[in-house]
Amino acid sequence: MPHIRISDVFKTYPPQRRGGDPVAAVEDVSLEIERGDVFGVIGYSGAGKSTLVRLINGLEPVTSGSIEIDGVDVAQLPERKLREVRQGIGMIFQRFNLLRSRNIRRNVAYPLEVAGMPRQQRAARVAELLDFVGLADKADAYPEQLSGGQQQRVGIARALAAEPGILLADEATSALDPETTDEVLDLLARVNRELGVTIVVITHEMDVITRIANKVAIMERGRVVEQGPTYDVFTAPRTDTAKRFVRTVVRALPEGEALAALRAQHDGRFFTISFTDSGASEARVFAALARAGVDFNLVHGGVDDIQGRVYGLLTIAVRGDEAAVRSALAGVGAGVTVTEVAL
Ligand SMILES: Nc1ncnc2c1ncn2[C@@H]1O[C@H](COP(=O)(O)OP(=O)(O)OP(=O)(O)O)[C@@H](O)[C@H]1O
Repeated sequence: MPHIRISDVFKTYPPQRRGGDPVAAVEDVSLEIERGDVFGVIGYSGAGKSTLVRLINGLEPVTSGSIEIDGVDVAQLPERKLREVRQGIGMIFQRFNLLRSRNIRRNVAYPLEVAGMPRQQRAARVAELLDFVGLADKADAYPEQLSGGQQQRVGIARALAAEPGILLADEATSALDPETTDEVLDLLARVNRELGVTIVVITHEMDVITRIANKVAIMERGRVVEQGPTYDVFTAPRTDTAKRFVRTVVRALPEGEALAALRAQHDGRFFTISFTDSGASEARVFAALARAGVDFNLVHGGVDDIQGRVYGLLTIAVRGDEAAVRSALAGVGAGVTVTEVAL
């Protein structure tokens, strides 16, 4: 049974102005999130990601369809039961949402106070949580004395206080610089690995997805337009939106003026060679071309690491024909594709 099953979900808001159209924020979305997944949902602003989060944690009801957590349809639950389900879902936010007037220890303790945990037990749990996120020495500090990355780690400690099975991260690294983004993503990966928490990561940054999500769904105008294991979606994007996101992280072929500049520098026809980790590597591709006597220059590209797996995208200029390139690469391994770059 999936940990979270989203089936045929629609969410429509009433028209924003008199005589306007209703807003279809989420349309016909179905997703299965397994226990232990780090499931990424990526899309541009307005795609419906935050709405989906509010539906998953039961903050808003679906218009139609169902959301099941551990096989239980949350829409059918009475308020008291729904509150229990919500307690099993931790949440972190782009702006951290810490209480400024409370020190770090009391921020992390807050949900435990609300849940009525006795003081001593609470203190022990908070100490354990701060230790886990590496901020034991900041217990008495106030949020404004901490860096953004540290504040988000406090947010994570607070979200984990009630030992949730699910953590929803809504643009959790969008307000952070690259270095602190790393620190927060590393911590989320540990939360998943060491505590077995299922994580749903909402983002508009492909880099976040390739770093920690094992599966991804791409949303556009309320709909999921592509989904699957991150590596598969990444190495073989089908929709324009997916291709655009992939292009933000791989060293894909430049277009327009950059491409024209490369053509001016290099003779011959341009081919893009892509390969997955099923046997091929940059060295094997180059060796095969050289062995076959293909006269080539690498003009662009490189190899990317997606969750520890290799994906290569190389553009070469060749003096010779396409048949020679293809036959040279025929024996290199499965998953090698050769495409001529359109003029
Ligand atoms: N409470 C609401 N009432 C009316 N319309 C809403 C409401 N919440 C969201 N919408 C609309 O639903 C659509 C999806 O919004 P949503 O915030 O879910 O997208 P998003 O992908 O999270 O984008 P962002 O990252 O900008 O928040 C948008 O057109 C938005 O204007």
